[in-house]
Amino acid sequence: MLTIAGLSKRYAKGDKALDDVSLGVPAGQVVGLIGPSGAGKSTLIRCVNRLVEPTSGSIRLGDTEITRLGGAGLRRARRRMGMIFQEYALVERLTVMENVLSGRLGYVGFWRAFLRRFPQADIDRAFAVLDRVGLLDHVDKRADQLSGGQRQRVGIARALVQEPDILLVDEPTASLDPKTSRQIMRLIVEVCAERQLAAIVNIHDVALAQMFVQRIIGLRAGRVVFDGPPEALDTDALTTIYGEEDWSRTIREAHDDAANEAAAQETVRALRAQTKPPTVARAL
Ligand SMILES: Nc1ncnc2c1ncn2[C@@H]1O[C@H](COP(=O)(O)OP(=O)(O)OP(=O)(O)O)[C@@H](O)[C@H]1O
Repeated sequence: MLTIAGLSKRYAKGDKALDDVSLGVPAGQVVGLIGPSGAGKSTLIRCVNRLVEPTSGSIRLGDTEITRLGGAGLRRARRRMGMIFQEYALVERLTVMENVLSGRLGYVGFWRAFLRRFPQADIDRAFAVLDRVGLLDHVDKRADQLSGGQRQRVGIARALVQEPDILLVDEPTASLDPKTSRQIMRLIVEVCAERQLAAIVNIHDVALAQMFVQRIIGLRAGRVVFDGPPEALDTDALTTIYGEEDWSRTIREAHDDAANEAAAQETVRALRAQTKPPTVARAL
């Protein structure tokens, strides 16, 4: 469970990027974070793992107050947070297996990692997650020989091999075509349900978010202006988040797309049945 309370961030010379953000993400829930450019989505995700230092507020992961940690404590806490990036952040000349094993670096000592002597248990873990993301046939390929979708699967496997409590996902599909984007979102939602992982997914594509996530949080100018299930994200709510624009076409397109995506909808329905939807639906 991630609990954020009264989180604010003011960059040295900038405006407030986050303004009194409070939210909780229970285990197994995938939250889609949407909002216009500059709303503070990346800042929020980066505050959780302290890549960006919050100005004030509290971030708790389970019983651990993340904002108070330093040095070894922060490194230990970061093991529990899997990051997935838009540009995958793989080491291109290393193999799929080596990239995935880099997710265990927080657990093994420096020299062991340097000499690439990972414990057998880590190698077994890596095989298991590569099997889950459908890349067992590619373990020895170099990362630069993979397609975009395969690279993102490596990124997901690397995050999973950490055995995290939460996934922090920054624009996972921004570099992918629509079909691959849906496959990647489906995979993220499925693995979170299977492993009871909380996840925050920073996502530009509102239709894609509506199709897959159980809860959507809308940020505008650093404040939470919407927090509810995808069904509650109507034209008014979208206007509140993005400003005065005609969002009806966007919503209709999302529904048309969903109609063609029977498999995706089935997955989402099954996951919703497993996971209690958020009870609060508010368009502020
Ligand atoms: N390192 C920084 N120094 C100063 N200001 C920053 C820095 N990073 C972000 N900002 C500012 O903080 C605000 C929020 O930025 P952030 O990148 O979190 O938004 P975002 O919602 O992720 O935007 P986008 O969708 O365009 O990536 C913006 O006004 C931005 O200019």
